[in-house]
Amino acid sequence: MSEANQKVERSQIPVTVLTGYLGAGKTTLLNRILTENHGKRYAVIVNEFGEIGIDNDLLVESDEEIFEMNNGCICCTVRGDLIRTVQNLMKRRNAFDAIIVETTGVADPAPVAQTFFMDDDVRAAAKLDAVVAVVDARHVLQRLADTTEAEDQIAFADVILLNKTDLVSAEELARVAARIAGVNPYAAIEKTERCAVELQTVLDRGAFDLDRILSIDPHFLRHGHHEHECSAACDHNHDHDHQNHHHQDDLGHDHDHPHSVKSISLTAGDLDPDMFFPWINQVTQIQGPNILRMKGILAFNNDPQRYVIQGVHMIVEGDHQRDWEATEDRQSRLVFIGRDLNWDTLKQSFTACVAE
Ligand SMILES: Nc1nc2c(ncn2[C@@H]2O[C@H](COP(=O)(O)OP(=O)(O)OP(=O)(O)O)[C@@H](O)[C@H]2O)c(=O)[nH]1
Repeated sequence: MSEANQKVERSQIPVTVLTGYLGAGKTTLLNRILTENHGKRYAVIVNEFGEIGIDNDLLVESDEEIFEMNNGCICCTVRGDLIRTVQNLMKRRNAFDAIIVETTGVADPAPVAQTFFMDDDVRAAAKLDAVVAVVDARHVLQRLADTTEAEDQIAFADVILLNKTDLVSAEELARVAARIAGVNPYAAIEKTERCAVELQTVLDRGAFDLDRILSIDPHFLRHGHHEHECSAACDHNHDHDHQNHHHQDDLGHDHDHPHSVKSISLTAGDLDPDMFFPWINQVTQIQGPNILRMKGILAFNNDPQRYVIQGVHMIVEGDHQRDWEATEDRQSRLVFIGRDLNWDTLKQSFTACVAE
């Protein structure tokens, strides 16, 4: 490599793309990265699927800079957003050492990765370091059977965290690991609980291998020709079929997305915990198979603290997070992402949990 080329490489900021299906553990990994004492400064770009912005609240408070892109679907529009965000970051190139992009759980990582090759300014300034996929050991076989995204995410990854090892037996873990290696024999697979991993396993790897990606996606470098499903959120002219997508309103109450995955956002004031907990237990037990993801920030009456609740299918966990600040609205927000969820029924039964 010539000296000039080496210089360009050194000045390019490394970018880690974090992918993984809904609820696999991406935020858990990100929180580890943001809290660990590694002496590096990261700019973090997060992209949400639900509409009422909960993910940002689930990130630990840190000195890192977090940029939120709230356009729901990763597709062409996101690429534009991502380019603009990265270009803006580059104006303050010396303020951080690396960039991490967390994609939404239903995203195909290819368009995000493509961004770092397609746009000349971005390509000159940033270099894709690795695509890291977090995989939920408990649910991934189901996801491989009923979606294409989970497989794309695994196929595309340079590093795979096979997470939630605590939720499966040793035999099941071995079976899942073998299945993943079948989809992607090239990625390094790390088995983790709550994404506990040496950070050098996922960051600054220099692992992204363009040749391998071109072998699984020959169109990867062809601008605008990657096959992906556009959503109704796309604001450009194209010929894709939008028949299966509809957006009911701008309030984020009922949004269809490709592959019939829909997000439902519910909001209220203070809730009565004696009503809420039996209700959420019942909803997740009965509708669990269809609930890919559930997360919320809740205000309970007479409780000074924010309560965070999260779930994947029937597995639900919750905890107090911190005090509500005097300047904050005590608002309860709950998002369900799943299939065949009925907004009216959920809304009605949720409203019944509002404190008198
Ligand atoms: N039992 C168990 N739970 C885990 C593990 N890792 C993460 N979780 C829990 O799984 C849920 C989802 O984790 P997140 O890190 O928010 O997942 P995510 O991929 O960011 O989710 P989305 O961004 O909504 O797609 C949370 O309730 C986590 O506490 C693990 O290893 N074991």
